Amino acid sequence: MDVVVFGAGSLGSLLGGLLARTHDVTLVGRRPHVDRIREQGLRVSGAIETTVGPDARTDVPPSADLALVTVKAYDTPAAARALADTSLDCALSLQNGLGNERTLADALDAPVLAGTCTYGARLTGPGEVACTGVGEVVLGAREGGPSPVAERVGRAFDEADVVTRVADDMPRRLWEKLAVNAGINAPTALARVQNGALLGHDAGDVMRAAAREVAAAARADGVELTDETAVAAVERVADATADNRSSMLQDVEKGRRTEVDSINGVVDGPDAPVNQTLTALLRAWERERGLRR
Ligand SMILES: NC(=O)C1=CN([C@@H]2O[C@H](COP(=O)(O)OP(=O)(O)OC[C@H]3O[C@@H](n4cnc5c(N)ncnc54)[C@H](OP(=O)(O)O)[C@@H]3O)[C@@H](O)[C@H]2O)C=CC1
Ligand SMILES: CC(C)(CO)C(=O)C(=O)O
Repeated sequence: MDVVVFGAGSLGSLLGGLLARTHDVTLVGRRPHVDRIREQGLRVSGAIETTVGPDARTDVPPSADLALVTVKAYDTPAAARALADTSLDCALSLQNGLGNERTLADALDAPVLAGTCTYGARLTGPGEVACTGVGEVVLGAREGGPSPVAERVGRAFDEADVVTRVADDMPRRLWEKLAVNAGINAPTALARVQNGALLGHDAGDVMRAAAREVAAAARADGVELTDETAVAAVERVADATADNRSSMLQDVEKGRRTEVDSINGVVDGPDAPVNQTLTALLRAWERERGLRR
C-alpha cells in the first residue's frame, strides 16, 4: 500500500515507521526531522527497535492509497486543505478528540475512516522516535457498520505487524475514548499531576463527572454510551496509565497549545458544566500564553 502520513510528529513517525517495514510510506513533516530521515533513515527505539527508510518531505505527494492523519486536532483543517488536491483511495484519522473525521470528509474526495490508537510515541530527536508502549489501532467506518475499505486498511496494517482491529462501532468507540480523554487530560493538565492522582477523592469526582457529561452528549447524538460504561472506562484507563503524564499535561509543560477544543470543548455548554469549566480554564491559559486569540 502507498501511504502518506500527514503529520510526522510522535505518532505519525512511529506508525509511519512501522508501516514502512512493508509498505511505501511518505512522511510529511517539518525540518530538520524530514531532512534527517532522508539522509539517515528513521530510527525507532524503545518497545520496538528498527531503522527504516520511508520518503520524507514537507509537502504532500500528488497521490496515495491511504492518507494517515496524525497532526494535533487543531491542525486538522490545515491538513484537510493540504490533502484536498491529493488523489487518495481513503484517509484515516488516528487523532484524539471528536470532529477530525468530519473536517477531513468535508474537504476530501475519498472515504474517511475513523480510528483510535493506544500505541505510545515520542519524538526523541530529528530522525528518531521512541515507541513508549505497544498498543492497538482500532479502525472502521466513521459512521459505523461494515466497511471493505477499512478491511483493506486493516489487512495492510496487519501485514506490517501493527496490532490492528477493524470495528463496526467506531462512533461508540470515539465517544468512549472522548469520555476517557475528557476525564483525564484536562484535569491532569490543570493540576499538573500524573493520571493516577485522579483516582483520589476530589479530583476523581471531577474526572467521573466529566466522563458522565460526555456520555450524556453521546446519547443525545444517538450513541448508546451509559454513564456506568463511561465512568468504568475512565477509571480503568487512569488506573492502567497511573504513572503517565497525559498528552495535555505534556503540552502545557512544553508551553504548547492543547487539544482541549476537540476534547472537553466538544461538550462545552450549560448541560456540561464540568467540561465547560475545564475548557474555559485551559483556553484562558492558552490565551495568556498567546497560543490562541
Ligand atoms: N503521541 C502519542 O503517543 C499519541 C498521540 N495521539 C494523538 O495523535 C495526534 C498527534 O499527536 P502527536 O504525534 O503526539 O503530536 P505531534 O505534535 O508530535 O505531531 C504532529 C506533527 O505534525 C506536524 N505538522 C502539523 N501541521 C503540519 C503541516 N501542515 N505540515 C507538516 N507537518 C505538520 C507538527 O509540526 P509542528 O509541531 O511544527 O506544527 C508535528 O510535528 C494527536 O491528536 C494526539 O492526541 C493518539 C495516541 C497516542
Ligand atoms: C489515555 C491517555 C489519557 C493516557 O495518558 C491519553 O490518551 C492521553 O494522554 O492523551
